[in-house]
Amino acid sequence: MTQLLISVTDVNEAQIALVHGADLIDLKDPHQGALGALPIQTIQEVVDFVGINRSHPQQYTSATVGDLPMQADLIAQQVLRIANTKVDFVKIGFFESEDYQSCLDTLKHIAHQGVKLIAVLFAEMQYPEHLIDDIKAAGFYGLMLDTAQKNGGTFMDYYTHEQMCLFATRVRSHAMAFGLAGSLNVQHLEKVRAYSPSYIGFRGGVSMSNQRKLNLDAAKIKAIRAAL
Ligand SMILES: O=C[C@H](O)COP(=O)(O)O
Repeated sequence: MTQLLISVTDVNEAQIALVHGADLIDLKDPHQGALGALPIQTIQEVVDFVGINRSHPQQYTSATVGDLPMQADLIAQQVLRIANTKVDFVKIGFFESEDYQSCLDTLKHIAHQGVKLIAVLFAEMQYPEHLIDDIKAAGFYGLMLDTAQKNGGTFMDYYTHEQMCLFATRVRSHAMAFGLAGSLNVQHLEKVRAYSPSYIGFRGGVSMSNQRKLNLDAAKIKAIRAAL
């Protein structure tokens, strides 16, 4: 079954997401960008809260490192700080860069220590042909396709159906968890599920007035959960 990721900003929102059946409680500050990082203390509070209050063992947490440039030391330092909270997955945005390999070489060591890393690629950006293979080779647990601009456009505005099928097949052929997100709402579900993602992520589409910086709207999460 396709899992449901809901991005939350604090314990109150984590509780709403848990109660309405989110499988992945994703920690993110929408005020700080596409993958805005929350303060470590907030991440810790939510990780502890989910640990105690999850209704089944398959409810997990993830947290983002923030919208960081592809600088190996900077990203590695932030990944380790976040991993210390015992969050289940650490999400790293792959912003455009001439050199992804130095980051991947550094992150490989962290992945080998048992930290589960998720690479977030952005639909608006162009990547080298072999990047997905390189991410797998660096030991990443998963890969997700999201959007950077958060202007209502989805990956379907940037990828043709054929390109998406190829992308999805490539990620799945590496047995990585495959996530899709980016200004999605309940009306996109049927099309998005055609690519067989492991999970689908939402923030704006489950927020008041569909504004990702506003509070979560429980009724919208419920509708998506029911549809999934
Ligand atoms: O990880 C998922 C994102 O938080 C999705 O955010 P969005 O639905 O506002 O694009």
